[in-house]
Amino acid sequence: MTSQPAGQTPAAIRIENLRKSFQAGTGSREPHYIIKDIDLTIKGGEFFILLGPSGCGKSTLLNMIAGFIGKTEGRIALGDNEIERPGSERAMVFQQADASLFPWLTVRENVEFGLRMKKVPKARRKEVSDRYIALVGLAGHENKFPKELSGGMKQRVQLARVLANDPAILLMDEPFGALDAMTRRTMQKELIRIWQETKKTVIFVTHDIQEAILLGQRIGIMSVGPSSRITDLYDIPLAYPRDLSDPNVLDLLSTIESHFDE
Ligand SMILES: Nc1ncnc2c1ncn2[C@@H]1O[C@H](COP(=O)(O)OP(=O)(O)OP(=O)(O)O)[C@@H](O)[C@H]1O
Repeated sequence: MTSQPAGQTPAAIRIENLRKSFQAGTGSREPHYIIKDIDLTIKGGEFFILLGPSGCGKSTLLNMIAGFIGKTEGRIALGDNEIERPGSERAMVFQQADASLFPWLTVRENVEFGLRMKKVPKARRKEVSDRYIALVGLAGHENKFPKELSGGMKQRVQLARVLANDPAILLMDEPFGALDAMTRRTMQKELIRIWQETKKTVIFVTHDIQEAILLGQRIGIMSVGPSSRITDLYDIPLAYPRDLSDPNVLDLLSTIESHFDE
């Protein structure tokens, strides 16, 4: 599978009867499912949020979509192709940028890393890295090393590096979870801007209800594990940028919060 031609909407991701157990299926006892019976279609170009309490299986589901780990039963497909391994059309953004950046490479070299692996010529690499470094607001910092950057700046480098490879689908696992509140808000706004500009599918994991409502077109709520499922889907038909003082946002916040009080 390759990324979709420029300008086209990515294919939908269809998840059917998905189950995941980390135990080997031995004996006659029912396996201990972390995730059980997830059915979900994420439209191409959608900004979809997976929201749920700690330990319910959000990262496990995202890792299966990434193809990093296998499923136990069921199907995950991108368009007509079943997902069975990682692919260049899907890219993961992790919570800890440190783990994904090369400390011995500059900002520009980190952003260009995937392009260099693909043997993209130097002039084209510079063009692409210039674009994404500017898009994430890091122009002027190209020659710095990760140790010279703040946590928020490192997270931007991670995002620019992923975007430079032009995946159709961004899988984001609590990417702003380690940032202070102000940086987090800035990054949320920039992510919406980038998503609107690039038309990628975004699947964004969080356990923060406010973040979910500020960012998502649709929110899938996962139940407490084990045997976690997606119990509710909320459409968020509000324009961007969203504001926590908007009465519509506050209404949704209390609806979704009450869901977790039950
Ligand atoms: N490799 C593994 N082997 C065994 N159990 C695992 C493995 N990976 C995850 N689990 C278990 O699966 C469950 C779901 O974990 P997961 O990390 O997917 O949850 P999460 O919703 O992303 O949590 P958090 O919000 O705290 O990151 C947890 O009980 C976890 O202990």
